[in-house]
Amino acid sequence: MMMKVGNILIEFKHVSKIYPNGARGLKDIHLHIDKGEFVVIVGLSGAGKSTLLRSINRLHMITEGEIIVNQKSITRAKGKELYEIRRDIGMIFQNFNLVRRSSVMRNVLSGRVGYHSTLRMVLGLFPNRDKELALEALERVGLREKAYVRADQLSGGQQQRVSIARALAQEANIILADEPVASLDPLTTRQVMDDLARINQELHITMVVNLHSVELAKEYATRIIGLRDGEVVFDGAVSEATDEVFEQIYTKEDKKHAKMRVAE
Ligand SMILES: Nc1ncnc2c1ncn2[C@@H]1O[C@H](COP(=O)(O)OP(=O)(O)OP(=O)(O)O)[C@@H](O)[C@H]1O
Repeated sequence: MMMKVGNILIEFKHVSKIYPNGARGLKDIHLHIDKGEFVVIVGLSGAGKSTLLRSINRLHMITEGEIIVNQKSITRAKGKELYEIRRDIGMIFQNFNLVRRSSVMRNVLSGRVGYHSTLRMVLGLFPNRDKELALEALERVGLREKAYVRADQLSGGQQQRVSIARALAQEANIILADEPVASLDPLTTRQVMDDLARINQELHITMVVNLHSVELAKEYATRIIGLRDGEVVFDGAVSEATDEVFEQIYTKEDKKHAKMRVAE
C-alpha cells in the first residue's frame, strides 16, 4: 500500500456541538488523526466521546467548525458526496447492529451496499467479487466457517467480529468503534480488541475507538485522547498518559465542588 507523506485522514477544525436542548456535546475540538493511528478516546460518561466519534461520519451534526475526512469536508457535503465520504468510514456499535435473523454472510455483504444501485440491492444481487471480499473479511476475524449461520446463533463476541468483517467488506480506510466491547465479557473483549489491533497493523486501517476501560486504552492505543465536559484535556502517546493524566481526565468538577460543600 502506498503511504503518502503527512497523511491526515480526519481533521477537526474548531468543532463545537450544542444539542437542541442546550447540552454541550463538544467544545472547540481542534486536532487531526493520521493514517494508521489507533486512537482511543476516554472520559467519563457524558464527556462527549460518542458525540465526537459520531460527528466524524455525521451521525451527529456539529454546530460550529468543520470536519474533514479523507480530504473532503463531511460538514459541507451533500447528497452523493456525503454518501461517498461515508463509504470510507466503517462503524462498529456496542450492540453490534446486525440483522439478527439474517445469515452472517448477508450481514457482511451489507457492507457492500454503498457500492451498488438501490435496485440491485433490493434484489440482493451481489457480484461474486463482493462474496469473495465478504469471505476474506470473515476469514480475517476467524469466522469463515460461520458464513451461512444465522447471526443470532452466534455469541456476542462473534457477532461483534461479524460487524468488524462488515466494515472490512466495506473497504473502509477508517473504522469508528463506539464502545465496541462494553457488552462483552473479559475474554471476548480481548478477542475483539485483538482483531481491531491486527486489522490496524496489517491493513493500516485507522481506528478511532471509544472505551471506558483505562487498562484497555493503555494496552491497545497508539494515542489517547482524553475528554472532559466536551473538551480535550489530554492528547498524546500512551507513554505520556500517566496516572495523573487519567486522574485529571476522570475528575468530575461537580464532585470536587460537592466535596467542598460537605467540608463547609
Ligand atoms: N441526543 C442528545 N440530546 C441531548 N443531549 C445529548 C444527546 N446526546 C448526548 N447528549 C449530551 O451531550 C454530552 C456528551 O454526551 P456523549 O453521549 O457524547 O458522552 P459520552 O462520553 O459518549 O458518554 P457515555 O460514556 O455515557 O456514552 C452529555 O452532556 C450528554 O448528556
